[in-house]
Amino acid sequence: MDDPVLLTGAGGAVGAAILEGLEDAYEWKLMFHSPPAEEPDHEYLVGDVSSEGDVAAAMDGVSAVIHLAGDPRPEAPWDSVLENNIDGTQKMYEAAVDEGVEKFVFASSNHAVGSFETDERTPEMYRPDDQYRLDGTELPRPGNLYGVSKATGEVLGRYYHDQYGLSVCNIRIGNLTRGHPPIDYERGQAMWLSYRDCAHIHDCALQADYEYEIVYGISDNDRKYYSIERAKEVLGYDPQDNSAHFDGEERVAEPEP
Ligand SMILES: NC(=O)C1=CN([C@@H]2O[C@H](COP(=O)(O)OP(=O)(O)OC[C@H]3O[C@@H](n4cnc5c(N)ncnc54)[C@H](O)[C@@H]3O)[C@@H](O)[C@H]2O)C=CC1
Ligand SMILES: O=C1O[C@H](COP(=O)(O)O)[C@@H](O)[C@H](O)[C@H]1O
Repeated sequence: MDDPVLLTGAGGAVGAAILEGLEDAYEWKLMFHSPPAEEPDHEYLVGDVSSEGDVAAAMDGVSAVIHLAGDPRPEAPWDSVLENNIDGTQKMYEAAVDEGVEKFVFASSNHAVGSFETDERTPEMYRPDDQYRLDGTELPRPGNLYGVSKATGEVLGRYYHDQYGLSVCNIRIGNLTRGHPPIDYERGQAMWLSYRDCAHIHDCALQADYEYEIVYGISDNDRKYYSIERAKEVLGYDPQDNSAHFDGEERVAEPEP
């Protein structure tokens, strides 16, 4: 990929994981919401994804997009997800079409399908011996308005793929934490995404050929209720981490070679 890749939400946690892993792999164009504390080593701009002008400036000259910017709070109120997540994502897609962008990677979420975690299925579905799996072919079942906004982002991608031909990959990100999986949180351990696997799955989404995809972005955890088979098959995702290899903050086992 010769042209720059636009990374929105570059100042956030997922942005940090991607940049730490892929700093030198791409020519990045970074979009921040507020001026970064340190001068980045890459081209950047400050703007809001709900501003048409800011989004057009961000999109100028890029051929691929990783769109992370938005309100990430599961408890975010409607006004915020409507503006930052839904309207912002629609403006991003519209500008991507105008620019002739080929590939659009969207940060979707486990919360787009949170209502599959029913009282009958939990906590068993979070445990290693449970076989229940979501695989990305199921309809969204959000458990909050934030999840509704992520499901809407996926549907916007469907529309822009079908009508304008963009390649779209929706990554339903699990729970990204640095260094080790969440502690005393079975659900979080089941959907843990390590920093290096986060960078790797986004690299795969920039490199692979596909039409429209919904995949789960989690590490290869023994506990899991999201299948990573589609990500492996279509994107070539080969995760290195597993929350079962940790005892609290301590790594107690190495990945198999
Ligand atoms: N961290 C996680 O475990 C997960 C994250 N996600 C999604 O990944 C994306 C990134 O999440 P995080 O890095 O964790 O959040 P974060 O809050 O650390 O980063 C989000 C960034 O987006 C920026 N932003 C927010 N509204 C904006 C707007 N209107 N215009 C421009 N920039 C704006 C913020 O300033 C922030 O730097 C979000 O879309 C989130 O919903 C999804 C599932 C799990
Ligand atoms: O989509 C997201 O999911 C993660 C994990 O969800 P949680 O309910 O286990 O906290 C969350 O931490 C992140 O903020 C959110 O954007």
